[in-house]
Amino acid sequence: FCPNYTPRRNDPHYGLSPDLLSLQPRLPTVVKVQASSDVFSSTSKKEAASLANPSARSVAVFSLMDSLGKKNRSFAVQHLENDPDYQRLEKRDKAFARLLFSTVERRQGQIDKVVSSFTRSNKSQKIKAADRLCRSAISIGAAQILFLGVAEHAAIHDTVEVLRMHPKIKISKPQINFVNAILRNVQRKGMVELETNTTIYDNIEPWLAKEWIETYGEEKAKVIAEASMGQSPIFISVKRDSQSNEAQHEEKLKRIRDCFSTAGGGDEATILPHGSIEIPKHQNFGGVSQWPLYKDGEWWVQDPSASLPAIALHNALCKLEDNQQKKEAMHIVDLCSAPGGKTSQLCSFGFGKVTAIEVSKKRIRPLQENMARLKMEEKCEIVVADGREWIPSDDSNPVYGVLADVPCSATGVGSRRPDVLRKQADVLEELLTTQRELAVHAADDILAVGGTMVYATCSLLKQESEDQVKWLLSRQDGAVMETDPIMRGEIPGFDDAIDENGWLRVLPGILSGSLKYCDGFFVARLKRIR
Ligand SMILES: C[S@@+](CC[C@H](N)C(=O)[O-])C[C@H]1O[C@@H](n2cnc3c(N)ncnc32)[C@H](O)[C@@H]1O
Repeated sequence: FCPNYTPRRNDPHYGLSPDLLSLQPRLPTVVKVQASSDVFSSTSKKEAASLANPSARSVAVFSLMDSLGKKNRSFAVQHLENDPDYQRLEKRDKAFARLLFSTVERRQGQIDKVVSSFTRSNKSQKIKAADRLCRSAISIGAAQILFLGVAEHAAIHDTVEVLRMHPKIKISKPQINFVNAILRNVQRKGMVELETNTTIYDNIEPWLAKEWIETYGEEKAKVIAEASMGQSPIFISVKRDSQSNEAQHEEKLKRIRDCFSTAGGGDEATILPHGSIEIPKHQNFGGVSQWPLYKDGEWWVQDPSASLPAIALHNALCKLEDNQQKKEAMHIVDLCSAPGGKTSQLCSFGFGKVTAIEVSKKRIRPLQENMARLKMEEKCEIVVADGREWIPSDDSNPVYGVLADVPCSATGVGSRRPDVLRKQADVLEELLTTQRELAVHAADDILAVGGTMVYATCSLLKQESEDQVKWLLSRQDGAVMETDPIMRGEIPGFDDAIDENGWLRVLPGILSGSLKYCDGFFVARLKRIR
């Protein structure tokens, strides 16, 4: 995940800000599949209610209205973030505005279904700004009633009042009465409607839901869908000091954990068995750049499952090190590298040289900034190039490790990017071709015989993941590859994600403890044997 956690447009790993994360509740331990509103615990409902205030509401409503008018509203919460009024809000109000906005974004399908049961639709009508404003107020009001348990007065009255506050759009009395009447209906009968006539899948594109059900079965698919509606906690990966051994790194992890716990007023940060640190959700440190030791470049934000590909590669190359080459001399290629979470890990592991390839000039900048903040510039050669064409120039130092974290549908990160759950199926075709071309080029033209390639996606679709690796292994021309299976106990906490092929298939909502809420990921480790 993005090391400095700065929101960026078109970033498939785009994350919600910590302001929101500090408010967003986690899913309950036992996920209630049908009663979607139960996703929010009663404590969080109280919290949401106590934080409510009209200025946060008006910002959320106006910004939602604005985003409805945009042609490309893929990740609508970006409109909120870019809204100058939002920037001016106090930290807590900002968090509440985001909570409102992102709840609508995640639950729009269910909200629309409940609301439409109380309205007569008139789809042919051209939507005017005033209608969009009313529609936004209804969605924001309904989200408070259906999913956030905000008290009636605040959810209805204060939201309706927002309609009168718009500086440019004049709303008529009948329109105000209409919004008020709909929200009163939602208050009276909405929960029953929600529970009897909607399902979690109303928020997800039908083709995607169908894929999940076909691949993972009804039960798991529902758990995945529920987990995708919640918000994952924040995790960080900690930089290894050069020359430090495991014991010294563990000491460092404890120091950093304690820093976060102290700064968070006793709310404990937790070191996970594989090495990530979970940051307690209620800590209110402000933006990530204000968090302890950020400026010292000691850590970067990274989901635990996003850290797996580099760990798997490192483990394999440590074995190789014993036999053939010293780690400090090894040349590793990160083929699709921005914004740089995995590049940071590879540099931190102490490989001799890490070449980070990235095709997007725009995404190179955050990668460079991250490397500079983490003081890893010297270790890392950043190259703007197409990973399907780049070849190493130095024959004297063959590449023994390639990480191919290929561009994908990002359907495993729905909890951070609700828009990925609304992608159309036709985005897949081009991605599938690019993934194959990247994997083939990495295997045939970059990786040395005896070296290891890790193929990874943050996708829940087997077409982009398992099927691609099966295809790569079955090729008759080009490099001959075989699976180097991930072993039980190799990456603590992830044994249950190892499939029958020795590949990692992490599903949101399935693992235990803190890992329950991590992103969906796929990781296959392959060795070039000829
Ligand atoms: C899943 S993201 C990589 C995330 C990154 N590994 C990390 O951990 O932060 C995929 C990246 O591949 C880049 N990309 C897409 N097509 C590419 C290509 N042909 N060559 C190199 N990079 C490509 C995208 O711009 C995107 O930054």
